[in-house]
Amino acid sequence: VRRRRARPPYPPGPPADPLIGHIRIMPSTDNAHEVFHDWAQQYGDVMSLDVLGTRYVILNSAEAATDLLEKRNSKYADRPTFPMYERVGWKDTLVFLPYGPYFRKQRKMLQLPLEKERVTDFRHIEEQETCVMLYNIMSDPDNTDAFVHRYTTAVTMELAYGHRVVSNDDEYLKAADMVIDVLRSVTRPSLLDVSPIFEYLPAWFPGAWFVKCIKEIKPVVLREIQHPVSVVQQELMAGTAKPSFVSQQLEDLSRENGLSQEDLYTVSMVAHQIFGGGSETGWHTIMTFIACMLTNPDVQRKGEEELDSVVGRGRLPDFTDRDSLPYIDCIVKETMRWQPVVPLSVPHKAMEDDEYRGMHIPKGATIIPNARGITWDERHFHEPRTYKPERFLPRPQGAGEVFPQGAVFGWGRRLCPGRYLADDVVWLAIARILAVFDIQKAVDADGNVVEPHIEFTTVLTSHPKPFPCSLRPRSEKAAELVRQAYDMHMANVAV
Ligand code: HEM
Repeated sequence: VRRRRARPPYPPGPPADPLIGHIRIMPSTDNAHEVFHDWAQQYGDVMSLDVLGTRYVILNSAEAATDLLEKRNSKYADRPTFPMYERVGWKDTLVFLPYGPYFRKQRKMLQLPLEKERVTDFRHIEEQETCVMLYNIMSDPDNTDAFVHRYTTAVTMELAYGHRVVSNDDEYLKAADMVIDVLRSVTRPSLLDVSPIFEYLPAWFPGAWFVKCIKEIKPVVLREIQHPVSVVQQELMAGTAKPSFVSQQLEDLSRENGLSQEDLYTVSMVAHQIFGGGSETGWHTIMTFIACMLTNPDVQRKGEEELDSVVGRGRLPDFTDRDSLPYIDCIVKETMRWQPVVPLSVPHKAMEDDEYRGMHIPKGATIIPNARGITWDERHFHEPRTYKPERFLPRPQGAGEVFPQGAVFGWGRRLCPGRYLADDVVWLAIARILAVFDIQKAVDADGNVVEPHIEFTTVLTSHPKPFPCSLRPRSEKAAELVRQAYDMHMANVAV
């Protein structure tokens, strides 16, 4: 008699409560990566939790993440549902779309202009906007955080809609702030995670905070998605549209089959993802870099020395210098490794039952790659908690460690389509900030040095909490270069 083979066990995990599973010990987003990393020492690099009937599989090693999300990518290309994000208007944005034809349509539309060879077309935007960022920081260093945010937002807005940000009061910048506020306000557990039926609760019902939130926020989010595209449509009709992702798509679609409402909607969603995917991530990475320079002055000196010897002090570095600046490249990589901007990556979902290392991964399981755990894995990184760009230099100058691309940018069919653009945006900002500024500890009114404590706050993405810091031009020549570059940029805007 053939006996049915018993189903292998789920991946192990900490003890659970009856019925409710692990809900009481599920860590908060701020420290989940640390907790998962600790649990992995006990339960192994593939472990699982059960929260109200949903199985969460946590991947704590690059090997497990690559084996499942990369090598078996057709089984793990889906996303779990994100009830609140979907209800407030982001249902059809690429990052949250379930795997299927509509996902593939959006992905193709976005991926093409962001290919490695094509992102070089946007370098003039990054070169102009870094000049604005440097000038603004020089004029008002206390607002560095806001100016870095302006830089990454301005690049994505120009690329997506051809919109040039020309002031700190810019309408599109304000919209970007609003989107971040919405994201923060809705990123918390809600009854909608248990069942969609709770959407129909009255707003006064205890715990039903989300009902009012959805009603108020959704029209605002949808307006922010659709309005910039309507502007481009009007500009196209008037013949004043600047080259951009949206103008190109609208022209191509109109030429091919005539532009349908559905096309227009899709273009709006994809364009919104350029800003949604690119603005916050770049901003957080550059701010993390500044924090790291503050706490690692030796690295800062080494970076400056490389820039001075290769570029000199008579001009700003640009993309033509990149191949000759290996240490700056290592600083970019180490910043992304030391504090990956998306520390728990974006979850994937198992599309069918699977078996891995004798463990059962059920269809529908939410797969969480612990990106920060992976980039701090002692088996791959010597002293992983130490910020050490040399680790990526080839031997014998460095340790020849390999950049954890998966943990930083994702895996398989959901791998970040904006990674080449991100690399350009972040690299140029880092090279130019290092060339121009001395990043030093702040001094208080009594002349005492203020020791910085670098901490992060995480809402899907990680941003350093405000830290005291002093950014001053390295020399009068550096300040002059920034003023000249800025004046040239402003002259272009006026044309
Ligand atoms: C330092 C900058 C960036 C980092 C660290 C980053 C990281 C990530 C990560 C970890 C994912 C999830 C991948 C996965 O699920 O396996 C992702 C997805 C995504 N990123 Fe990025 N990203 C960055 C910049 C950008 C830029 C510049 C854009 C667009 C212009 C962008 C657009 C997207 C989109 C649309 C997705 C969703 C892809 C999908 O679900 O298929 N990202 N990114």
